[in-house]
Amino acid sequence: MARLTIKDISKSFGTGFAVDSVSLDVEDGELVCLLGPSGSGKSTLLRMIGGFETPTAGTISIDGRDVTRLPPEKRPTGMVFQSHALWTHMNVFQNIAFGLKLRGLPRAAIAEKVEGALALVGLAGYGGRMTAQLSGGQQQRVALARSLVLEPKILLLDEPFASLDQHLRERLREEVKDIQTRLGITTLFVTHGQDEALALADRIVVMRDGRTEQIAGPSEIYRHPKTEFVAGFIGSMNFVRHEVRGGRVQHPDLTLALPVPDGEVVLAFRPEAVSLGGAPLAGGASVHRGIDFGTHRMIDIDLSDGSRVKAMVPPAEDWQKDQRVALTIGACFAFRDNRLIHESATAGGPSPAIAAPDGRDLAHA
Ligand SMILES: Nc1ncnc2c1ncn2[C@@H]1O[C@H](COP(=O)(O)OP(=O)(O)OP(=O)(O)O)[C@@H](O)[C@H]1O
Repeated sequence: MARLTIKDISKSFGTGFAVDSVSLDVEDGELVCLLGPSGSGKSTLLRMIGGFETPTAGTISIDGRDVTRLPPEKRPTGMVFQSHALWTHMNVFQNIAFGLKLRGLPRAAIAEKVEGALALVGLAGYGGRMTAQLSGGQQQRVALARSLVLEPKILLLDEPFASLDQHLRERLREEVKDIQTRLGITTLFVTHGQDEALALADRIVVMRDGRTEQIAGPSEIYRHPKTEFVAGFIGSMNFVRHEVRGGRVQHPDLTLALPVPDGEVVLAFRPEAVSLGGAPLAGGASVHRGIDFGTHRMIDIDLSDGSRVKAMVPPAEDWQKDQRVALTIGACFAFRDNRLIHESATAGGPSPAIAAPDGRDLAHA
């Protein structure tokens, strides 16, 4: 059992907070991804959990035991860094065995555990190789084995595959997920790749400027973003900024009932929430271009206010450049000052927004 509890943790390097009052509970066996842009505080948070940074405030507990002030070697955590930092003068076996030797394990037990760890990461038989003879992906596997062999309660991975090419990265993250599930090890994984987070995580912590924007499962984050930032950071999203008056958005191409106080809102809707219909009338929205992705087409549409939105349509729908279109929007979100103030029916529900190029509200016509 390994439960991680982080309470109001902060870290200042003197010039402002790298991590600002973050609280997080990670359940036993859970894989949590810390996701956010560069400089949002992901690595600093992970390093504080591993004991490589001292928090300015707050506490970190593992299974109820306060570890906030313990050095890394006294914590039940194992960390894998972006640069794997293997020892080049040692072979693979020696790299993985190093920590076990420090713990004073007998030779036979060390050999057994190292072989087990190598098999776990798919490198059985590689013990005698020097690390320089390995590919980048193999070196990261050795780094992972070196952490796992110490049987940490919590595995901390700081962008471990960032330096690898896309194909290898995808393969390794699947392997990590398999190993993590098999061992049932509580894991925190830092990434700035949304695909990586969506593919791996039981829950995602979206970070921005040292704070958490939203903590939720991948589909919840995708389907119900709580802030404009999260909406824009995960997946593809259209944003249209416009005034609301008397409970309606008075956009020339998007007429939409929106029961919120008057003022400017940011409307957000995903390309897959847009469907297109023909519009014989002049003016309004028109097709800029379409790209065929085989499984679907992505159509760029110019709205009459100069903004551009994307619609994902079936491959059979072939819209021509400059063709006039009417947009029907399914699930959509309204944000004000980054906060969600209204969420429409989800996909499959009634369409809240139906627009015609002349501004007629087809939903209420
Ligand atoms: N040792 C340090 N001294 C001073 N400032 C630091 C130090 N480490 C991190 N910072 C600052 O803290 C903030 C958060 O950095 P951190 O590395 O945690 O972000 P990150 O989200 O992991 O970014 P990246 O994805 O680029 O690794 C940044 O503004 C960074 O410049």
